[in-house]
Amino acid sequence: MDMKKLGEKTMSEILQFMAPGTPIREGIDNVLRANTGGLIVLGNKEKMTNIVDGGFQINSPFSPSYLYELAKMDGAIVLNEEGNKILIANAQLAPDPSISSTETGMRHRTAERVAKQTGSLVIAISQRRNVITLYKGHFRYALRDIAVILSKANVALQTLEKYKVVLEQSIANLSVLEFEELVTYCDIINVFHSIEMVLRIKTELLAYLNELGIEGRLIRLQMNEILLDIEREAELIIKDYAQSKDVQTGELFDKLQELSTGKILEDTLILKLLGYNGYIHTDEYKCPRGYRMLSKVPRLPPVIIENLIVHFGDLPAIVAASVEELDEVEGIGEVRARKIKDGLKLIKNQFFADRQL
Ligand SMILES: Nc1ncnc2c1ncn2[C@@H]1O[C@H](COP(=O)(O)OP(=O)(O)OP(=O)(O)O)[C@@H](O)[C@H]1O
Repeated sequence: MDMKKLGEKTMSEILQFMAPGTPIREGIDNVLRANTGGLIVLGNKEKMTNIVDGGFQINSPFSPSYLYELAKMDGAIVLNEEGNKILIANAQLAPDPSISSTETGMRHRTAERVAKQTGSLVIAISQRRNVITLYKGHFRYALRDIAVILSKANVALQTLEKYKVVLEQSIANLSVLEFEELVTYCDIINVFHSIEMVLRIKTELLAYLNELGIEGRLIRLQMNEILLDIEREAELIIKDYAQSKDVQTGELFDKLQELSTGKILEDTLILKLLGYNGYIHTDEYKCPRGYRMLSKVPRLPPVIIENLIVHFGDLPAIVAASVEELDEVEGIGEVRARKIKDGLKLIKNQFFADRQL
């Protein structure tokens, strides 16, 4: 894992650990409001012995109000690594002064040096500037005002809704083309670009939610609601068009999510993700297997869907099959065969009617 990724991962874990709603955040917010300032280190005893000078041994379980009371004293507070125990208060920290620091004030310089020297998480609460700064190893992060992140998260949520509409439109187009047997690789790629945009915003939102903790509860609910059907549809599209029938849709979806945080994906990369490695002319036609359409037929169990696809190969063949031919498939009797036939016809008509709107 490269340094940047490592940093992002560590930071996102730390932000979750410190998010509103957690005891540690409650304690820190109290210190911030009391205007006493604070310097808090989360480190194990061995790592800290050479650095801590003096102070009182507290050795009591962590509580937000203890932290607040102890922060009234000068010096630093040392917690255990898990942050659930207060070890020392009123400690003087003496990190190696030759370690470089970009900070100006003594509290923040000390915090940065201790973090670099021990790799521990250090939290500096400024007395004059009303900010909380986190240091871990070489990483530094100033916590942002919750109201600011909330408004950013709301904007991202609106953007997500807009992209969802775009994606739904492109999936609706795909549906019509599937019944017309006119889907090309190009159409499939376009749908994946829309999925990619949705995932991009999701990643951004998740970063905000990390930092928001319980304050982001409502936004998380809304996000999940927006994404629920979309992610299911996307997985079925993968199942319909991946080169291999046994594709791990969940894994592929996660990969897509991971890749969509960088540059816009190239068409060939999307095809490669779907398992197409050789040269492919994007104007060529490609039939879906039919997982997505068949999942829209009411009360059709997955095992029957699977049998249908194994038997007929793809959606056009299933749509073209007569009731008698459908009847031949394992697990399908005449009644169900008729239901499948009628169901698919109904779905087709629905998509064609919607297109004309
Ligand atoms: N090495 C240290 N060990 C423990 N506590 C320290 C250390 N250095 C500074 N502090 C604490 O930080 C307090 C404020 O120091 P200073 O004003 O220089 O820091 P600062 O980085 O400008 O922070 P602020 O923004 O809160 O003023 C000190 O009163 C002391 O409690």
